[in-house]
Amino acid sequence: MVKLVFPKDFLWGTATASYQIEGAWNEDGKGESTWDRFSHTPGAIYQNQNGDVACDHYHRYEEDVKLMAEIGLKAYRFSISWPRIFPEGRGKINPKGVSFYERLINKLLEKNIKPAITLYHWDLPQALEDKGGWLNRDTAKYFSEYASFIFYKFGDMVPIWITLNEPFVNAFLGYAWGWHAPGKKDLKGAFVAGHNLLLAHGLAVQAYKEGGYNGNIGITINVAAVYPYTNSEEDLRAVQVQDAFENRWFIEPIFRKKYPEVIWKILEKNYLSFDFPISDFDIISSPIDFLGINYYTRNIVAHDESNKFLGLKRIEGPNERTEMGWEIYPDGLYDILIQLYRDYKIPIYITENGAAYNDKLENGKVEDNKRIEYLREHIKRAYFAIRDGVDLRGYFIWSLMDNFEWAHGYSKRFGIIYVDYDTQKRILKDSAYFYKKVIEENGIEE
Ligand SMILES: OC[C@H]1NNC[C@@H](O)[C@@H]1O
Repeated sequence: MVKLVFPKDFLWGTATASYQIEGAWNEDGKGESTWDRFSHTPGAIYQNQNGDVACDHYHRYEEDVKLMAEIGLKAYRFSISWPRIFPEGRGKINPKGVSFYERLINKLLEKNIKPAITLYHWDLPQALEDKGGWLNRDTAKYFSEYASFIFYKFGDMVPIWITLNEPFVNAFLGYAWGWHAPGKKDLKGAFVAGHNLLLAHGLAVQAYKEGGYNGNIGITINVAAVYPYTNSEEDLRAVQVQDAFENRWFIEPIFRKKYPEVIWKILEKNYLSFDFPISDFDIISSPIDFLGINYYTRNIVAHDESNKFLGLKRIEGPNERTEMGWEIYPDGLYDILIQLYRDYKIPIYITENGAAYNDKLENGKVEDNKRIEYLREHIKRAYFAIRDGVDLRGYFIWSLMDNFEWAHGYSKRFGIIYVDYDTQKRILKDSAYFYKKVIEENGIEE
């Protein structure tokens, strides 16, 4: 068997997010977040579950860092809960919140695990949502104040910074389709929210660079490789539209100082275009050090004029799917890495990749062979992308542990560590031991 060996400093990690694992939703001075409010809304979440306790990581972080060290992680991506720092979004600081993250970061550094911090993974302070949230341009300014404080506190300890996680998901699932917090349903509002998220990103990057910190800062974008259902002209155009909407809408302003033309024209045609100072693009395009991508699956699209917005429909792929119903398509990771690096020539991290399966704890073990297969095939594609010229710096499995999967509650398990929510016991799944070996050998069998 050929061994595929990764570059010497390749960063092997796992990822989580504050609302999905911390719990302690209203403890030690933390303010309410939009996800606290949304998950407390009857009917919003599977079986009305919520993140009040989640994986109780707020109290169990030392044990969890020990497990990360046991697996041999080189890095750990987590997010800071903005309202745990600024309960009202700005102004009064919560010292116990600051102390929690200081203790977590120090524990990671003690174990030689590089912290990779996401400043915002959707849990906006509810107090800011009450003032319009991401529909209010001022929220971008408040975000840069929050970011500046975090950089001031931890900027010299943390080498990797991610401003936002998946602005597309936050803007469209939260403000257009109502599936995520704050549960609004206004397509034009979603584009405005998306713009203010990008403005927030740019202001935070400027604050980081002005602070003279010696780490790297970037953004994390959810991407799905897109393929045509047939090779007809119409389906090929549908690929362009879908790629521009879901993959490039939040990338092009950063690297090209404009929104993808094909989508902007659709907005104008549907009276969805919105006004903003063109100088915003000077802020949004503040140079970043890397692009983070979250890859899970691909999209197959076909022309469909009954869709009055994008003029396309999604076609189910033929391959096996995970518990999320997402088709397993590892080649899509290779293809999207090649495309993005070709277009932007910027270092890339895979900041999330992983699979949900209906894991069963039996005799103290979890034999998650399907997840091992999923991870193996995607790690191989990451290797082939590096072999073919992509400056890929690292790979973070989603997720370190089973956690609150947003509207699905705890019904979807993504972790390489099993969480027994009744007892909060953690059990390493077989995939954790698989990943331990990948990290030890810095590679994988072909
Ligand atoms: O759906 C799995 C993951 N996708 N990216 C964002 C994370 O918060 C999700 O849990």
